[in-house]
Amino acid sequence: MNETIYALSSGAPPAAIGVIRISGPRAGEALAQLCDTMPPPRSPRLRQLRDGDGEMLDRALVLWFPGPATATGEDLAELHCHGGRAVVAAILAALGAIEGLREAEPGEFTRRAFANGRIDLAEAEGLADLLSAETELQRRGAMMAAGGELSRRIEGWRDRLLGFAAAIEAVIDFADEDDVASLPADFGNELGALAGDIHRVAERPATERLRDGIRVVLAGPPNAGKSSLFNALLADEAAIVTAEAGTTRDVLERPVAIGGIPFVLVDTAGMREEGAGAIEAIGIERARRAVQGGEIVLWLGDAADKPEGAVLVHSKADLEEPDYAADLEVSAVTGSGLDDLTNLLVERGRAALPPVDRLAFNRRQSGWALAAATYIEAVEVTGDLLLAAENLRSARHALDRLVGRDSTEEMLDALFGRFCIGK
Ligand SMILES: Nc1nc2c(ncn2[C@@H]2O[C@H](COP(=O)(O)OP(=O)(O)OP(=O)(O)O)[C@@H](O)[C@H]2O)c(=O)[nH]1
Ligand SMILES: [K+]
Ligand SMILES: [Mg+2]
Repeated sequence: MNETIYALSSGAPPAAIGVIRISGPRAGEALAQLCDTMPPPRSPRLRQLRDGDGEMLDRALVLWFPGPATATGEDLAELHCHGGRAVVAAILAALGAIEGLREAEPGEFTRRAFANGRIDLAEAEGLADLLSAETELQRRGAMMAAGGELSRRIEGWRDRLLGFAAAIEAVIDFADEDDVASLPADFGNELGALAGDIHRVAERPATERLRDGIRVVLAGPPNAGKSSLFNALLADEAAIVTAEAGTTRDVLERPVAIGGIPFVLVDTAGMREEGAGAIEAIGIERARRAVQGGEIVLWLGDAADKPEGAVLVHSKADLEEPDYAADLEVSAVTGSGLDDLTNLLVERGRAALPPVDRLAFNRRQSGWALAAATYIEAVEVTGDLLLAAENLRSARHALDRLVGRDSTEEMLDALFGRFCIGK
């Protein structure tokens, strides 16, 4: 990792300001070449930027952060230049012409921060989520991980584990010396408490749900008004609506935030046993699969055919009263009952998402946390202490994997590939 990298870290030009970052062993040299007189460390200075031929490129605010106490853990320079397309292009070209510098890959600055121990994996994952956050809930969820709160909690668990392991080792050592020693009376309870603390966080809904959205499937017989309701909820004419039964053939998906909760609305082909052509029959099969994959299913049809757990919705409520007890009555045409429907979606959606202002894991993290808890629960205080020590070691390794101590290259490639260039 001796290469020096550079990239535009701010948004796509044109913009008022462009921030170009340079990280690596030659960052200082590169900055000196561009601006002639180096600024003092960590103190912004206005400088003329010139390329190798002495051609003036821009006047920019420049910053110099000597490593290792920097965002990447390496020597780091920042150029806050004018954000015009040609200005940014000229400065990037000048940097590219300097020996030993190359353009950064997506996420490479952050990957170096991780490699140099400036952030751990949980923080890097939080950062990736924070940068891709589109809703307020996503932002708040990601903040806790990106800000290190999740890592600190895990570090606390790790410290407790180390304490337990030390107590067990001490008893084992004493036993070697034919001496009498035993574990503290409440040792078992404390172990159980730690396993419980880990379980509580691991069992909360995974943070990916904030990103992926809650799947709401609209299903029912042909012409029930599924596509009309789909459009009404989206406030968009996304699906084709006609009076002809069998209009919708394919599964149609649209993400939408309702009451700040991320949903994916899914419109499906009307289900009927007879009279469907070949194309419609395929659509019906897809509809059945969509219903199975739906976290919330809105059934616009007879109560008798309602899939288990689905919400019974009486549609076209402006036309006729239902002769059965529906959970909701709505009209896509007049808009009546839509508020009740969105309230129900928001309420159920919120329950299926990680709680706001509480720590939550992504699926990868939750897998390792549960593994750690399982090892802790396997410890038998009155049993073989060598075995107990081994279980505690395995639990600690699982927590280490959680924050990325010894993570695999593919895993890191996948994570840092989610970042944009310049981050
Ligand atoms: N009066 C009234 N008509 C409705 C309502 N919702 C849908 N319609 C009409 O019912 C017909 C069918 O509506 P769609 O939304 O296409 O029904 P669908 O369930 O998607 O139908 P398929 O895709 O063919 O299965 C259209 O003529 C709509 O205008 C409603 O709430 N009130
Ligand atoms: K229709
Ligand atoms: Mg339809």
